[in-house]
This record gives sequence, C-alpha cells and structure tokens, in this order.
Amino acid sequence: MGSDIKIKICGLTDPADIPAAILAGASYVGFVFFPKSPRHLELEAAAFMAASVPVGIMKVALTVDADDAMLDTLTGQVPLDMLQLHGSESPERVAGVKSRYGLPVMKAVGIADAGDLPQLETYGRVADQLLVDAKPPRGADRPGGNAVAFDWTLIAGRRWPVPWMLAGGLTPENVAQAVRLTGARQVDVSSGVESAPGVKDADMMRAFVEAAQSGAA
Ligand SMILES: O=C(O)c1ccccc1N[C@@H]1O[C@H](COP(=O)(O)O)[C@@H](O)[C@H]1O
Repeated sequence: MGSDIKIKICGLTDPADIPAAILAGASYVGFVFFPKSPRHLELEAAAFMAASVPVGIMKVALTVDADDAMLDTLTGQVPLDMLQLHGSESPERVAGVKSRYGLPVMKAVGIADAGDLPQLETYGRVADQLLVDAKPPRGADRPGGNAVAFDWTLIAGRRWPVPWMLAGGLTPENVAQAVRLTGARQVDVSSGVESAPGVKDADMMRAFVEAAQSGAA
C-alpha cells in the first residue's frame, strides 16, 4: 500500500497559511464560517485567501446550520470546491444543499460511542463525503475544532459507501496511530497544527503531514 493519504488542514486564518499548508502537502484547505470560532473568517478575507489557492487543491467552506441566505452569500462571494456541514443538518437538508449549490457536500458526524455510528450510514446515503469527528465535549460552544479525539477502535475496519475523513483531536504525535488503527485514507486537522487558537504553525503542518503519511505507508 502506498502513502497516498489526503490531508485537509482546516481553519486557515492568515493568507500565508495557504502556501504553508500546500507546501506541507495538504490536498484540502478549510475556511471556517462560524462566529464563535477563533478560526472564523469574514467573507472578504476568505475570498482573498481562496483566490490564491491553486487549481487541484480543494477549497472547503465549513458552516454550522447555515440557512440558504448565508450559503447564497458565501457561495456567491467565495470560490469554493466543497461545503462542509458541521452542525445538526438533517439528511434532507444535506440533500437540499447539494442540489441548490451544485457543490459536493461533506457532512460531519460526531462520534462519542457506538450509538452514534448508525448516523454515518444515514448520512452516507446523501452526502458526497463523511467527516468522522469527535462529539464536542459537554458545554462546548462549537461543534468541532475542540482538540478532542474519540475512541478510534469504534470505527476500526468500518467502511461507508462514500469517501470519509477522520477528524477530532489529531496531532503530529497521534495521527500515524489513528491512521493505522482506523485505515483512514483522509484526515482533517485544525487545533493540532496551531501554536495558539486560530494560529496555524508551518512546522506543525509539515510534521502532521509527514506523520500521517508514515501511518498510511
Ligand atoms: O475549527 C473550528 O473552530 C470549528 C468550529 C465549528 C465546527 C467545526 C470546527 N472545526 C472542525 O472540527 C474538526 C476537528 O477539529 P480539531 O482538529 O479537533 O481542532 C475539524 O473538521 C475542523 O475542521
């Protein structure tokens, strides 16, 4: 098996993060549109950053229970390749967003225990990709980006009908083990490559990609 793992680096906030993430080896870059997040971007800043992303690198917009008005504005102003729905969007809403915007949709599903796994089957029937993330801790003010991992053995050896990404508390130190254990061929990271909330670190991004590739080799 080769080390053809794909990496998404999410929550870029500085224009310099784009070349740093791509040089590190990211295949996807993510922009967060959620005001409570330290990674939240205004549309103008996101449009500026997205315009600098080379063709072939996926530009992903992360939203949380966004309505059509918000998504109309977002997709009208920012060039995007994928929408990541990270709230409690229903399967019907996922299907509606897909057809309204004509962009691939990745649905995040929070996992805490085995009881959460059937959601992956459900959303796997409507989304283009699944993001298998940790459930937020009790009292968290955002549904992701909390640097929390879940018990990876819950999904070891499991497969779904669409491509999926592993997320939640991944770091340069743990991603190789996470990849080996789950068999993930795509991983997503935000907090684990930051020197402070919302501040990406180029060395950490490089170390993360190298470690993910070593786990997939
Ligand atoms: O990053 C955020 O602030 C965020 C806000 C709201 C929803 C999701 C968010 N981040 C996503 O959560 C996962 C895991 O992040 P982490 O690596 O544990 O920090 C990832 O998909 C982020 O894109």
